[in-house]
Amino acid sequence: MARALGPERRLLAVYTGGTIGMRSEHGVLVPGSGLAAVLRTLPMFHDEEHARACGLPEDTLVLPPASPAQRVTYTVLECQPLFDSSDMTITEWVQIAQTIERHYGQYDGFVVIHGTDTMAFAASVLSFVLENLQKTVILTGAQVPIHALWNDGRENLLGALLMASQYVIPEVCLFFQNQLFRGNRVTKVDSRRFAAFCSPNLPPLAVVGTDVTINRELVRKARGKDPLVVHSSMERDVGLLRLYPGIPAALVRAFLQPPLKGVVMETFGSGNGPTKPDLLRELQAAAERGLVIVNCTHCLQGSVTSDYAAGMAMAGAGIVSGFDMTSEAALAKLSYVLGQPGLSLDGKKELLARDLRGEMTLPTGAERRPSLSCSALGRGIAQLLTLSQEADAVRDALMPSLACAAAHAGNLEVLQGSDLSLENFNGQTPLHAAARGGQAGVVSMLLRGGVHVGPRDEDGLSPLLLAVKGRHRGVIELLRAAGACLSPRELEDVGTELCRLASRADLDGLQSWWQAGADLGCPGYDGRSALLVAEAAGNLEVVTFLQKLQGGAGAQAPGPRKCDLMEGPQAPHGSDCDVPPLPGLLPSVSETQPEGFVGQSGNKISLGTPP
Ligand SMILES: NC(=O)C[C@H](N)C(=O)O
Repeated sequence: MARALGPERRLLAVYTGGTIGMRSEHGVLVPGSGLAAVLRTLPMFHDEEHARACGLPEDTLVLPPASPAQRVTYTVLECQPLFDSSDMTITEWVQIAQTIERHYGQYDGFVVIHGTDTMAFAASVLSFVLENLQKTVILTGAQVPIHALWNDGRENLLGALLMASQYVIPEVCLFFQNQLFRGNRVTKVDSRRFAAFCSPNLPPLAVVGTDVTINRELVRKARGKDPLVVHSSMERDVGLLRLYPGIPAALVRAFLQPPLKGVVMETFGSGNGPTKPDLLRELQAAAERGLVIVNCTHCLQGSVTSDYAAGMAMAGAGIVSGFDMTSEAALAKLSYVLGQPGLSLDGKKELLARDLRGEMTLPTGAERRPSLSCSALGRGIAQLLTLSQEADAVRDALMPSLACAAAHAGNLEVLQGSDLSLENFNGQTPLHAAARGGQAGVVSMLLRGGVHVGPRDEDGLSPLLLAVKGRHRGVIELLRAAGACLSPRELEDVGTELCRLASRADLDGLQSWWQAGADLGCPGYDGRSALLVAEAAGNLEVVTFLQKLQGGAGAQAPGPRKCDLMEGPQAPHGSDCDVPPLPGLLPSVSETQPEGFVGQSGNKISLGTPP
């Protein structure tokens, strides 16, 4: 996961329908067109003055500034027809994925505006259809239409737009009520409350409050530079069967008939089901015919285990464990796996047993166990898959550290072609490493490449602070010119540090703090200023320097610059200052129109099978 790159972010919002844009007709809610026109009238969604001043195309909306140096523009593509999400199917979701694919190069992130009723299914399907995502895709919607006075649509949509524009979270996510969830982990749990979704077996990827808290260790890493793949061949003949006490074997038999190719079976507790022989016989017969059955618990929380004989009976009947997957995710995964061409039955079961998109938590050690293989070939495939998974994991784990090492050593060559915003194990980016190493050439290259100027590592430290500590004046200058500022946390004990430097006659150290924007008049822990300490110690050079500052430019640093230090959605680039970015960092607003656009109110794409 990395912070946003560059000062202008472009988003595509695909509006599919749902309550968020609904209107009341004859006393019931129906999908409503013209969402972009509604957003255009809401100042929180569109800055008309800026749009005019920049000559933005008619179909492009622009958010008010998130930070002075950054603008988020977005285009709303309206689907035709618009749906109550109860009518959405795999066909429409694949079309949404294909729309994202068509516009993938033109936008930095994607928001899918969708009805809430089947949003968990939609997010699950999209997570499997879209492979190798390098950009953020967020689904959102509302419980109450956006034009109602009291509604959740504005907050949800604005949150989704901001998250998609400010953070690279290369997954299909769902944003609702200030929480960003992994899309294939959610389920709708409330039809009325604004907190409509929960992610029972995985904490949110991010929570938005005064600050945005990203759960870094949960966010999946993009797999190198592999291109986006859209898997359109999803199997439609899959089903969902919820067991209940006393369910007749005849009913189960009727349900499992062709053309059904796969079924998610919701069982009791930790994956248990009735052990009646006639029922087990039906399941076993279906499994032997080649029907793939995945066992998911109907409990909201917890996993399928092998704790009970009643659960083992299911496994014995050839049923694959879905561990802690939601039924929505299991159904989507089944559709994806069965849609993959050329896989044997064992191959399909092997794939189902793997965690493909972060959709399930495997019990410790299970990743290494080719548990379902029934033949030597099956075992071989399982081992190969495990090996390639491990190689990917090793590569993913090492890449950020290697990029940081190269940046620290000033190795521009190695950095070419790497992802320059990767974070290593403690959240440091190549910009941190280059600043710490005093590599002005690398810092300049990274900034021109558009990396975020003020990323914070796990300890809240910025590249600017590391440059100050190393007294790398050239680097400090570059970072300041690009808008970097020290945060209040970084400046917390600066007075004491300044006094320490003054007592040691460390002029270089003092000048570095000054250049970085620190107030050299800040008192130390005992209330004395650096100037008093230097005078007492007889460090004349330091005294002259500090007196000059006091008398002339002031103890405050050169030209600083009002800092916007909020780390929240209003200013997700917490350290950006009210200064222009490096020349060349702010591209002019693009005039490119996505293919198929027909003007502002006519941004349409067709969804579903034409009537
Ligand atoms: N809140 C909603 O969006 C519910 C609506 N029926 C839908 O799913 O389209």
